[in-house]
Amino acid sequence: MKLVELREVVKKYEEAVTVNHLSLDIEEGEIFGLLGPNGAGKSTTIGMLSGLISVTSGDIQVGGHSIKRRPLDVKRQIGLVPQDLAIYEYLSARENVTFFGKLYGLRGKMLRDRVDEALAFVGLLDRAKDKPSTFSGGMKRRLNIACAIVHRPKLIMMDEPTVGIDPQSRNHILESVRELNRLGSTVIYTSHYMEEVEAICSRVGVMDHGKLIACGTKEQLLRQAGQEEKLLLELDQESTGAMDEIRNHPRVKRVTTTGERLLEVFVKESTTVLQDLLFILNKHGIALRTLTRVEPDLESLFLHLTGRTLRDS
Ligand SMILES: Nc1ncnc2c1ncn2[C@@H]1O[C@H](COP(=O)(O)OP(=O)(O)OP(=O)(O)O)[C@@H](O)[C@H]1O
Repeated sequence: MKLVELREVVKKYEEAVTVNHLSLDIEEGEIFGLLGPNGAGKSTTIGMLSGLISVTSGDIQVGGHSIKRRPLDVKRQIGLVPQDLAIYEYLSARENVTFFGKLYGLRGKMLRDRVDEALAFVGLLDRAKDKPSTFSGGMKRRLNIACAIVHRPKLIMMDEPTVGIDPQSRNHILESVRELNRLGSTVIYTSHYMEEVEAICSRVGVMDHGKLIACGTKEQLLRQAGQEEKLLLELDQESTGAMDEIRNHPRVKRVTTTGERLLEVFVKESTTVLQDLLFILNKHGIALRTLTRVEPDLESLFLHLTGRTLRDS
């Protein structure tokens, strides 16, 4: 069953189009990853989905309710973990989560139970009395998550929740996303770390310049990338002659150099090309120091679609 429907959603700031005719369905029970470089429009999309940013045109429905006509019915179903921390430094961890629980109408024993449940879920029950000012960045993020899930929302949206935190908290957050999903929540997770999205998401939408440029399971997306594999070649010396010959090989799609003697060769089927590459190098008197074959991933898909990498775009 569809939980989220975006239809031709546009967000404009003055004349700048930040989200450009975005249409997307998200099924109940999915962990949906929104992947894209900085400025792609991910946060704006999350902001519109949570009712914090107005939609210029088009519509968004969550659980059958339109964000334009029934904003409160939409907001009730949503838990948002924003990119910037939304916690109060002068309140204890428990008081923070209690505050958000009350906002969602929880009271009395139900409120107390849910607050403990949320704090236990993020591994902060033993620090419930402490103020966030004594927490690490990762612990603050986890508290932010507790605040977002205290009312057991159907849809949890996390906007780059692992940026700038320690690996232990990062793993804890990724595991908690899986666990929330197992417990029945649908999750939308934005990131520009493709490894995270690959690891936890059942489906991925790739955004660039406000547009959804690809959408599907990881396998479907990689098929779109044309199964491009990458061979990393470390040579014992430079040679433009050999480079030109490699570039002109019919199965070589492109070659980039990442160092004086380091080549990245993008090929269609590495097994059939490898012999030829070795032959070319041999002919030019060049020895191969190391060879690594890199399986296609979402990074290569993004490069394939935009000609840029996720991080430097
Ligand atoms: N309030 C605003 N006024 C004008 N332009 C804005 C506003 N908010 C965002 N933008 C612009 O919209 C574009 C998309 O921003 P958005 O934050 O949605 O991208 P993002 O994919 O989430 O990137 P990041 O990973 O950096 O958060 C950017 O070019 C940004 O400068």
